[in-house]
Amino acid sequence: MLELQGLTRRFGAVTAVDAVTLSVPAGQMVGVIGRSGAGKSTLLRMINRLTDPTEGRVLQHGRDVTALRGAELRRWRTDCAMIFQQFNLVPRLDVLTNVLVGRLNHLPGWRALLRLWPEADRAVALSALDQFDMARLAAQSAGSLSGGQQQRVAIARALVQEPSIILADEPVASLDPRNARLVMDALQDINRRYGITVLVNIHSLDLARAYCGRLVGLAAGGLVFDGPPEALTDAAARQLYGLEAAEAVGTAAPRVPVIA
Ligand SMILES: Nc1ncnc2c1ncn2[C@@H]1O[C@H](COP(=O)(O)OP(=O)(O)OP(=O)(O)O)[C@@H](O)[C@H]1O
Repeated sequence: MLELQGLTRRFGAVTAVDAVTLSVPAGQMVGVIGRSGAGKSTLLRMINRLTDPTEGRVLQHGRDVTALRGAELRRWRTDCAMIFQQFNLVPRLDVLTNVLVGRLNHLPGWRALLRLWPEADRAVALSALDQFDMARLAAQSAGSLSGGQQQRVAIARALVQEPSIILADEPVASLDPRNARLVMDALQDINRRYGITVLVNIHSLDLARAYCGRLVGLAAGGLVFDGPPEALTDAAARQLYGLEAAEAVGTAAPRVPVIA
């Protein structure tokens, strides 16, 4: 169980996340929705500790992860893998090596330093790629792949970390609708197959409704909706999205279309 207790983050006068309290049982797939600037990224980054909260705590199975430092913090970051809108791969490296980066924390220091990957790790990485029908691209440079393919490599990299939670921050915002669905399929697949908890920030309400059993809505940093997709009426969605409603509601179109 992941618990957020009164989680708050201020940037100067701006309260990006405002006293959010939330419990997420292991194995849920949760869509975090809300207009641009609502605080979705800051919320996810606080869970992973890329951003520290101003107030409040994050607990995983009752353990306060807000206070972790050093090796324990690194272990926590391995346990809750992050996926970003811009994939964060190393474009000049081949796909397999990019996935193997996800195994770094499982390697003894000297092997990690020399990037001496054991055969077993290579097999794990290849099998993760194969799961998303990407094994044939293992030797290609990551930068030569389409956006949708790169995001699935990033998901494979997250998977080989063996996390219990995946935090995906707008993973499909740069993708065309077909690739957006492939990436959401991949997230759903690892959620169902391995019981990995997935929290995904997602602008498109259509995709959030289609893939997430639970939606959490933020507005001005505060939690304003928490329930199954059926409970989110169109009127409530319009209220949540304000002026962006036409873009977010009733269309799965991405904000920045990219030709894959
Ligand atoms: N590092 C920062 N410094 C100052 N202000 C920040 C910082 N990060 C976020 N903010 C502010 O906090 C608020 C919430 O931002 P956040 O990126 O979390 O929202 P979001 O819902 O993820 O938006 P988007 O969908 O556009 O990414 C915004 O007003 C933003 O300008």
